[in-house]
Amino acid sequence: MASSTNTPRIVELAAQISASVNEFQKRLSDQGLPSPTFDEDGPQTFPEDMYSLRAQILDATAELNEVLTEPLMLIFKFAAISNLISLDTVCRLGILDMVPAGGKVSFADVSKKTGLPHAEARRLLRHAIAMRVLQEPEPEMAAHTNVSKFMSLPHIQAWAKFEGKDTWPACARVADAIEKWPASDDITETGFALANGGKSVFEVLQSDPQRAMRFGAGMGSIDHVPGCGDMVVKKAYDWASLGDVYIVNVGGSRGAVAMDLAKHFEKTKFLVQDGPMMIKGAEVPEELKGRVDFMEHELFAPQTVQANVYFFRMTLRNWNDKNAVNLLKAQVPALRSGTKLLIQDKCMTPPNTVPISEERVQRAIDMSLKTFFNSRDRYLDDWKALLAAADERFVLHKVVQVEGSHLSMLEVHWDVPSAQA
Ligand SMILES: C[S@@+](CC[C@H](N)C(=O)[O-])C[C@H]1O[C@@H](n2cnc3c(N)ncnc32)[C@H](O)[C@@H]1O
Repeated sequence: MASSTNTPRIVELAAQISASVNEFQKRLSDQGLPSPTFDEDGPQTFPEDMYSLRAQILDATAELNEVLTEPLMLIFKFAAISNLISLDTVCRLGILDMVPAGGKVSFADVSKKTGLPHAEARRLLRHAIAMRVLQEPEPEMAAHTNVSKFMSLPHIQAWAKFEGKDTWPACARVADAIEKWPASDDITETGFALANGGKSVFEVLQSDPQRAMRFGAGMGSIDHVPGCGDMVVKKAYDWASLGDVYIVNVGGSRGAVAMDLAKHFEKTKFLVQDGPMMIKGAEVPEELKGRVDFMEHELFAPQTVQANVYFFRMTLRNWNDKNAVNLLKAQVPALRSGTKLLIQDKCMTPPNTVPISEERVQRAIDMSLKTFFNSRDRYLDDWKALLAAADERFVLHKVVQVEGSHLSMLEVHWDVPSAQA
């Protein structure tokens, strides 16, 4: 990026960083919040109202770091194939769980407990430590950082295993899949399929419960990606403005989102539809009984339940256009004039319109969709084309994008001339 003044870019960046960091620290101090460190008890999250200031710092520091890195080393940094080795292995071998909270474990103990030769344990630990996963406060002793402490959470360890066992082999075959089927959006023609004997994600999940659980845990980690979690749903749309409504949450999994919304918006009632395996045993807490229900429903089967709103959250992004059109068409039998569809999904931003820290996350997720599903996150024009291809009566009314949310909310109205309604 060129500088607009005669000041060299790196000097300009350093000044920006200094000013923004001072402002950041002042706002933390004003709120009585701790300054970020990698200490075991260092902060793992930051206040939402500091999102854009933090993004400025992340972008400026990344640019300074990367412009000072030689091209080959920058390419190596982004290729980073080796990073997953230690991230995956420390989880698989239970090493993170061997580190006591507030204490330390010796490399010798890790070697004994894992059965690894001392030099192997040391290599693994120091590789992870170089990524701030654990620290070495004194020679050959490992202690937690705030990063390794977060990574110790069972579902984050499960994600690391999913990355190692499922994502990595699939990613390694994506370029092969692109060479073989350059124009394909078929779910059986993916990097994942090439790495799994030609089977699609869904075929593998249906035939292998252990992998289905691992996959679920991997996908669950998305809730921890800033701006992606369940918790942003209630802020992502003016749910209260809907009033007294019945909402069908199509592909609503085990109802976590519907239940959270029902708790906060007392006039709403939800029906969560999903496949039988997903909703089996799902429970509704006493206080929400009668306001949240479950129903087995095949995504592509004609919709049989009439409601005021049909809510799709992160459901369409897993499907190519042909299937996504069929999914939308399947709702038509239940739609009446004025019915709304709320589609909470990614609306891709054009390049350089959001902080690069955010852009990198969205482009990485989009690449995962390619790897597993041969689908993609859609730009606004793609969404409009998809709705038009499904039925011209789907009218995009507005797109709500709240700051800090990775997902947008597309409000679509079923618009029929009154004679046909
Ligand atoms: C990415 S998840 C969506 C998560 C959920 N909407 C949320 O907000 O957390 C996609 C959902 O679609 C469901 N699904 C996929 N294929 C389906 C099918 N053929 N019939 C019914 N549900 C299906 C999955 O079980 C899963 O719960």
